Amino acid sequence: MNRAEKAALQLQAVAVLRTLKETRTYEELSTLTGLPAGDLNRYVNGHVLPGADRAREVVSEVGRDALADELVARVAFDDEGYVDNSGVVFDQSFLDLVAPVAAETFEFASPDVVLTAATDGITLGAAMASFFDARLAYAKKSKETAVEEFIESRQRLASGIELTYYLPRRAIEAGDTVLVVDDLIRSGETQELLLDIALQADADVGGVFTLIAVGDEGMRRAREITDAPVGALTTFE
Ligand SMILES: O=P(O)(O)OC[C@H]1O[C@H](OP(=O)(O)OP(=O)(O)O)[C@H](O)[C@@H]1O
Repeated sequence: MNRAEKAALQLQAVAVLRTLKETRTYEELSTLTGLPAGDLNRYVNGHVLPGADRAREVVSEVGRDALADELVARVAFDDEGYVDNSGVVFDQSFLDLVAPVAAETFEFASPDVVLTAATDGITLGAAMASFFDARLAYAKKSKETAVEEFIESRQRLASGIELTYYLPRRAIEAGDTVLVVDDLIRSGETQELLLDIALQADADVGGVFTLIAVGDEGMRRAREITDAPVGALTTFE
């Protein structure tokens, strides 16, 4: 880890601690993290930065559990099992915290491009792309006007409806490493289409990440297509 990466990790840990502190006392934060309350106070107030090992622990362990809990609290299911996750995908600051936690938790290859599906994947995609200093690409269900060449991926869904995603061809170059992300994986149909787009572009898949997996069908489907790490921040049954 070079000095800039270390500094970035330390600042991410401080961002996680500040978010956790919003709803907790220092004593409670100390119990949650196992770190002395006095140290936490100095980190949160910006007087001292946590060391690299402590920072990594905060981001990957404490951060992961805390963000997963926060995610559960912000997601609502209706009577038919559909998910309202607007409390998450509309909150860019929250997603900016998720990105380093996801990167620390799963061994994704560092991407050139973060690929997602419009619409709800875009804010998470932007957070992940910003974290990795990568480009963002999002496939849409319609063709962008004035773009001449697209990669298309089409699939007949279990419901019988055909779904097609289009990505401007220039968004991914052959040989790029692509991290596929989305807010939600349920059936895995969307991920399958995104992974197909990455393959058509002759890109290497560096991982698949979702905030929420509903059941395991979609995650299993993604794992059948790629050997890269496939991870979810939270899984609902
Ligand atoms: O695993 P799957 O069964 O494919 O479901 C997951 C997809 O469903 C939602 O998108 P949706 O198609 O509702 O489009 P939206 O983002 O525009 O709401 C979600 O954002 C994922 O992209």
